[in-house]
Amino acid sequence: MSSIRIGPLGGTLTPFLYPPFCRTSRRSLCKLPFAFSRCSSTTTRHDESQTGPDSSNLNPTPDNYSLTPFADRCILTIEAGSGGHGCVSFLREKYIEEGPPNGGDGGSGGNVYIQAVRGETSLHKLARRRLIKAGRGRNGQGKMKGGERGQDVLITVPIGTIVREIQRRDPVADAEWAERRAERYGKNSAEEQGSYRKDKWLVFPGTVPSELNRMTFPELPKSRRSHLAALQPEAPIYLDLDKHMEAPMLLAAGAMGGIGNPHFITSNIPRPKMATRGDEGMKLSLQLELKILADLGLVGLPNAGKSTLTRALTNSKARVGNWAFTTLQPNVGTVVLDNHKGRPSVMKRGRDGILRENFLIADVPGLIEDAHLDKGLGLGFLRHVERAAVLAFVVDLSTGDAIETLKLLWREVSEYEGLRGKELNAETERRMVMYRPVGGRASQQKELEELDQPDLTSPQALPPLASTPISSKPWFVVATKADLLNTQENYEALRQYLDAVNNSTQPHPSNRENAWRRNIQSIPVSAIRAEGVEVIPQLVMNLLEE
Ligand SMILES: Nc1nc2c(ncn2[C@@H]2O[C@H](COP(=O)(O)OP(=O)(O)OP(=O)(O)O)[C@@H](O)[C@H]2O)c(=O)[nH]1
Ligand SMILES: [Mg+2]
Repeated sequence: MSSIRIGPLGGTLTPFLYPPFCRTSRRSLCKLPFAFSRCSSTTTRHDESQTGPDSSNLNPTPDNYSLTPFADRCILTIEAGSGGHGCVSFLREKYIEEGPPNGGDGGSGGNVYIQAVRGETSLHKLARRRLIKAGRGRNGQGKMKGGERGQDVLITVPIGTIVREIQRRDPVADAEWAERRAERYGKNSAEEQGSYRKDKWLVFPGTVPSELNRMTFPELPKSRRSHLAALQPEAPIYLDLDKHMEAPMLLAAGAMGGIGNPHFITSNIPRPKMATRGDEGMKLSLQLELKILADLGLVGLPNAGKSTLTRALTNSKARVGNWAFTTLQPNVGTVVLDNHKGRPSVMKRGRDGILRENFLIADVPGLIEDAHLDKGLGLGFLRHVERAAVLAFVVDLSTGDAIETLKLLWREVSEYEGLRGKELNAETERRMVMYRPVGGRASQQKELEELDQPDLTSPQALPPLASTPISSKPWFVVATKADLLNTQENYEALRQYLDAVNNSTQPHPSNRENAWRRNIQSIPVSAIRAEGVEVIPQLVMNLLEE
């Protein structure tokens, strides 16, 4: 036994799992920095006399789990509110035969806001709604009463949501485009001053067509944008909402309302009988994608024991079953770093400089070989792991060679990373194309494109798409099912392999240069008995500081 080297973690763990490995007495464990009384409300200590698994929480029946509705992608159409129409009205009072115009302006449409908040965990509610519309502005009224503003809508999304624009229809941009075209090529007959356009003008109720033909209309007022529009994100929208937002962010500003008839008074026409209609609201198709921002992501083959480990560390009710693909959607658990004595036993500054009292674990469906070719379920869910700060490779010691399993997992993760790199390049190229309003005659389109040319070269550099390579994230191995017979050699081989990787005598399992290899730990645990798992929170907190 003296030939077996006990690592800093091994010393604390092996006594319950592999008694002959280590002769460290239980009493001395308490002095070690990793000794925990309890790491979460659900982690239960077991009497050494107790050998059977805890069947209540960590070895539940397959129907003992809670499943919350979950969606991590959705396509959403949002519509800013249209403006209310202006009003055509005249003062009516006793002894005033022909009162002056007093029609109010229409109210502007409601805005659409977005906010990433704590507490939201899924996009399923938005996925069901599909279309979200802000309220329309109310029409103006007589006595110079302006219309009420339309109701705003707020879309709340989970932290970690990425918002991408797929399509937009911006009536004001289209109108501006038409104005620019008119400046260059002259107006077409419909836009000439003096003609009636049903889509733009409102006339006094009861105006008969013959009267309408005789009426001269003033020049159509230039299209206006609400001053809030300046706060809209630049097109095409790409937002990475990776932090809790104290205030909502404007996505689409409501359209402006039409203007009332007093605006059209001229010396020739003292009582104008027209007002303008409100503008139509902007429409945006957005793709929302949730990448759970957990601190620890679990990567493992199906049936490795990831969900049991999550249960052992957190209060989550992840489904556990002795078959592959028990977990079909990600589970997020919170590890509470509290020893229930009023003071957290682990409290460290996280990456964002905030003192941490808990951290999040993402348990995702298992990966299988060739997952990067979209086999199994795992690939679609790897993006949740991709953004985790620390990775835990969960390896089942009781089935197969643990080293081979670890290499296979890394192979799949690296392949996924390669695919992601290509996707990001395509994304950057896509973002170079600026939005241009649709419409206009095809023959003029090309020349107008030239007109637009200066806009194409954006003066500001595009913000880089942030993505830390998975291989440069800190990681460790959780060797599970260490309570089963004949797992000892497998674990020992794994530990020696990781030592060799640490010393650079073995290549990193990802085969990537600059991969993270600073003291990679392997932790033997029996998640089903909650043994050995208590060192994981401290280790994760240490790695989070890296
Ligand atoms: N003996 C023993 N069995 C375990 C341990 N951890 C998990 N198991 C069992 O292994 C089986 C699979 O566990 P899960 O936690 O569902 O595995 P998973 O990795 O989440 O599986 P998928 O969700 O299918 O990817 C269950 O029958 C567990 O009871 C352990 O430490 N010791
Ligand atoms: Mg599972």
